[in-house]
Amino acid sequence: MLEFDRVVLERGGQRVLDGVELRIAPGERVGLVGPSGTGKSSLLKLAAGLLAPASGRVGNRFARTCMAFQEPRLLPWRSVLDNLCIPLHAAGHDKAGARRLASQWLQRMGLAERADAWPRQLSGGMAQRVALARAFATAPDLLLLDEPFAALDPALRRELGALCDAELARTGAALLCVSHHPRELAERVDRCLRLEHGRLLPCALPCPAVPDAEAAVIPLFPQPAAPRQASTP
Ligand SMILES: Nc1ncnc2c1ncn2[C@@H]1O[C@H](COP(=O)(O)OP(=O)(O)OP(=O)(O)O)[C@@H](O)[C@H]1O
Repeated sequence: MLEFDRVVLERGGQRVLDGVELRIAPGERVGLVGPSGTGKSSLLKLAAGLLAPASGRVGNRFARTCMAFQEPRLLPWRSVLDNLCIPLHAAGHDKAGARRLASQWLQRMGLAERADAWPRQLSGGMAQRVALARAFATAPDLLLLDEPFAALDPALRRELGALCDAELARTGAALLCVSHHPRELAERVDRCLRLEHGRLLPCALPCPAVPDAEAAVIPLFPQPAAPRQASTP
């Protein structure tokens, strides 16, 4: 279980989260939307233990929490294979076991031939695939996804999205996923939350039949209510 109790977070002198309440149970898949700069990434970093709240409590009783960021964040001085092996060593795998598992994941991502490459030799999409492989390889029971498909072309987005869904179905891991694509999110999560003015609110998932452009506009950037027209007889 992941629990936020009245969590307040301040960054750069601003109050970003203002009494956030959140519960995520094992196996639950939750989407997180909201305008740019409202604190979605910060909320994920709190869940991952990378930030600490100013007040309130973040309790994370999942055994293995993994986060994939908007950008790949690979170690530039280590090979692609080593970038996968390092967290596997930290998770208790021996050297041979870590290399075997890392190689299997690179194969699954279509990157087996890039195992000895340096991260700078990869395209942006390849680097993001390595970052996702790194997140999945440690078999997380809570996966935190911060728009990891944002920089990818649509075909690769779909391919990696499908791989992600298959892996979640296989492992039963819980998910907290930030996305600016509500329709894709609707296909991936059980429920959705919207971060606004420092608080989390339930948010309706868009109907899959709504075209992408409309679905993207409606839940993410709601317009203020139009002034009421005087009724005519
Ligand atoms: N390292 C930092 N130091 C100071 N302030 C920061 C830092 N990182 C983020 N902030 C501020 O915290 C607020 C929330 O940022 P955050 O990145 O969590 O928002 P977000 O909703 O994820 O945005 P986006 O959708 O654009 O990624 C913003 O006002 C941002 O300027």
